[in-house]
Amino acid sequence: MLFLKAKILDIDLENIVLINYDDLKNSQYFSQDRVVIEYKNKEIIAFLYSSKDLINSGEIGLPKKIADELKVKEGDIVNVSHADKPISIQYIKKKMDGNKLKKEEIYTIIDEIVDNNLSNIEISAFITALYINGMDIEEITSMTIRMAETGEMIKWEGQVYDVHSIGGVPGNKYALITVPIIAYTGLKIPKTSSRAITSAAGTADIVEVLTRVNLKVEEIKRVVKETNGCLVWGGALELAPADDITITVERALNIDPKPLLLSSVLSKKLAMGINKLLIDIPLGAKVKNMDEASSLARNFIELGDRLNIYVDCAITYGEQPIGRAIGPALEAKEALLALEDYKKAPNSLVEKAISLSGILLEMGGIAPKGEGKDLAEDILATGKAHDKFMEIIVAQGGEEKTSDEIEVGKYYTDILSPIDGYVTKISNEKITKIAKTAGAPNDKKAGVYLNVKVGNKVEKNDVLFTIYSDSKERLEKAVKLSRLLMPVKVEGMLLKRITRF
Ligand SMILES: O=P(O)(O)OC[C@H]1O[C@H](OP(=O)(O)O)[C@H](O)[C@@H]1O
Ligand SMILES: Nc1ccnc(=O)[nH]1
Repeated sequence: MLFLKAKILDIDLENIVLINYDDLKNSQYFSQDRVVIEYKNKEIIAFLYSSKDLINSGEIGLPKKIADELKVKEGDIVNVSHADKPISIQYIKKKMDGNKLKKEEIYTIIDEIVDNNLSNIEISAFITALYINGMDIEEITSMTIRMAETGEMIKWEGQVYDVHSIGGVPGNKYALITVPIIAYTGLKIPKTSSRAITSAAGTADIVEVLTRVNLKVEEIKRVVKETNGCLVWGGALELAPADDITITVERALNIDPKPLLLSSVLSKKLAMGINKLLIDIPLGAKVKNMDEASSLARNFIELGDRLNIYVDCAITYGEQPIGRAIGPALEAKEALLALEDYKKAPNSLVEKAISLSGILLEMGGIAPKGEGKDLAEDILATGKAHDKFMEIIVAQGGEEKTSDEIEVGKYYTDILSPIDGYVTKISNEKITKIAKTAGAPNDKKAGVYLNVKVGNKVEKNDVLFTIYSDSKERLEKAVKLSRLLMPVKVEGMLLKRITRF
């Protein structure tokens, strides 16, 4: 065991500690060993690294997050000892071999993820194993329950509703319109979202352009009490804490395996105490055909039944981006425009938002069957959804803003059509890649604005889309990439000529 003096480091790391290089060499430890850091009966597991200059002999560098969790102050003496190897590794291996995991084994994996006992390498192996070998509904149920139980669980009086998309389609900012429509009618809709997983902007990234999203449970309760709704980030520590940890690894791999997709969504809903949930499954993004979409919908409904959550699913059009804006600020701007004057906003966005709202209003008994969408449109058209959205934004700690006031990247480049013709395809994947290369979602002002949609007629040199970024360098990279990928396909009426020779 080592006894070392704490030096608190202002670095954004959660599971790494540093000791002096010579101290490490003269100890029984090796670089990257898993160690227990103990202070006054509190323990945390971290990985050991060394530094020659940053840390003096006898000291241990603790990132602020670790120091806060252990309640250690600069100069306090902490104990360092070897940590046992996580038990989960054998279960991860079992899943890699294609075997079914027992409930207790899944619980152990989730617990060790939440306790920061697994490195990203090990979590990545687990996610890859799920991607390749999947899980059956029993395994998914256990994983979902444990993901929820390891964080706070909220209870409400009466029924609460929610809507959640499996994501994958660029420009999917519908929730900023749907949530206030539902909240306006008096139904409670405490919406949790994740940040981007595979896309250039998750709902939490978009809402964060306008207000705080990392609310504590008590704040969520207050906001919902005042407004009937909220739009918060599920990763805000207390709710289903394994979710955001696994999402960070999924994002790096750019994959969202089905078992984790199901448990990521439903663990947040279970923790949030949702009774009735609408799942949006865009066709053409994470699911490629109707069979796959229907099978995923059945999985959601069955998992919901096992968790006592009533689930309905909507399979929606997702073959091209929703609306025209892709990237956090651009999407916030477009959603605001739809709330201010829906006739000026892209039809695909408005149509999606009011269709989903309509189903929820029917699920909640606010509208008779077949009349929900018209009621939703009316709430949007008369500005009631706009006012409700502003109430929510302000209650969460933001300020009222108009769409004109939302700033987007100061550098931009127009990408022009090389020929006269028609837009025959816009690739979701390619548009996302370009928006991410421009900096989204971390650079909130980065992204892509589509000037055209599939079916539009264009002339040579018309603007197809504009790429925005707050960095010149990233913009240049995104422009180069877009010339290579050609995400918007323009074709003339003559597609190909085939001759005899
Ligand atoms: O598109 P990608 O990044 O893969 O998936 C993540 C997005 O999908 C869900 O959408 P919503 O909260 O229903 O709007 C998540 O919360 C997140 O915003
Ligand atoms: N994997 C996920 C997809 C969409 N939303 C989520 O919260 N999680």
